[in-house]
Amino acid sequence: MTDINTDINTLARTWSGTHGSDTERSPWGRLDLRLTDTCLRDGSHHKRHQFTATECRDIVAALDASGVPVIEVTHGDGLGGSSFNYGFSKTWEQELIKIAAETAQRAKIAFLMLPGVGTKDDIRAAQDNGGQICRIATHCTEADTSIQHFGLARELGLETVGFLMMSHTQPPEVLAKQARIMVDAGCQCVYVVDSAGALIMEQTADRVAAVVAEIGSQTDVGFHGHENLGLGVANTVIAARAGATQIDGSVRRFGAGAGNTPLEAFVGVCDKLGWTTGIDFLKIVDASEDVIKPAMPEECQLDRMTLMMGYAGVYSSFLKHAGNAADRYGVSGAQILLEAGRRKLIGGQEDQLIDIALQLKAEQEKEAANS
Ligand SMILES: C[C@H](O)CC(=O)C(=O)O
Ligand SMILES: [Mn+2]
Repeated sequence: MTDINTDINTLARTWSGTHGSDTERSPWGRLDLRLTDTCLRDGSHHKRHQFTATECRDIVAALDASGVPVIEVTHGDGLGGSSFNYGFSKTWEQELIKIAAETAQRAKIAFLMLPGVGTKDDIRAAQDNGGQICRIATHCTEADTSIQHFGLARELGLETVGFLMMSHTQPPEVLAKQARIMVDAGCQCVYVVDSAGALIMEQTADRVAAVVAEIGSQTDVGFHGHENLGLGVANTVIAARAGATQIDGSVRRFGAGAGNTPLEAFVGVCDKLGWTTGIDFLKIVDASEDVIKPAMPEECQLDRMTLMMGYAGVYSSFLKHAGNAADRYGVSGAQILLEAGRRKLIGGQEDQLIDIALQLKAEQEKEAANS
């Protein structure tokens, strides 16, 4: 594991080797970061995919006016996610993308797609509706499933980003190889994605540094954090120090599980560190109170369920599904999540949460019968 203090020079050398000779961009001096707000995509999980057209328009206008350079808009599970399995959208995601693109004056609109959930036609439609950045997400050992989608996105002239989800489950060298597959397929920035909010500081740095060492001379590296162990901002700072130049967050943590790295807090931290984001801290804080808060069904909580997700390493988007199964079968949601972590479930295996709930219910009934 990287020792952050002793490895500073190595990281700094990697940085200057891959990002030119501008010493001002040293990770230990000034950094220039590109931030993406994902509350209109990751927040869709928390909102049970019920964004209205007005909420989308208001949120994009406020983020854009604050200087957020990239705004991600899609169903929580990406293009095509509106379904019985993942939950139906209130407003069709292509309409939300169109509204976002029409509203933003400066920000680029990004959209997410998971191979197998969305299709190539969904990517074409998202571009027709004004989406400019195509983000393809795969489980962190399945980058090969993204190859044809990166090919298409580049052919269409879209900017491309790759998401290696559940990055805590694999060691740095595996992630680096997977990142290489994405880059060879046409990906222009690979994100280390802490889908479960399970990475702890140095584990984040190790993973980002390994991906930077593998692909940093050709492309950017990004980091996407979740708050399930309360480490979103800390992990993101350390990811930036390890060479991540593209950073995700959601204003007010509006995202799956305990939410994402709070974008406004991270902007404030960057200001204090002398790092450039192009985002106005006072405006984004106002946007958080005046626009984002009213659109949230409730604040994202660091509670028994979400803590369990970080602790057991569970995909943050399982939160509502586990809660539903717990209510339906009268069992503990936290126990469902612990077992989901033990089974190492990944995105797409939401149905197994019901299986776990049924198993817990059977155990409960057996215990009651024996007592
Ligand atoms: C589809 C997931 O919600 C993508 C994501 O944001 C993550 O893995 O985290
Ligand atoms: Mn996420």
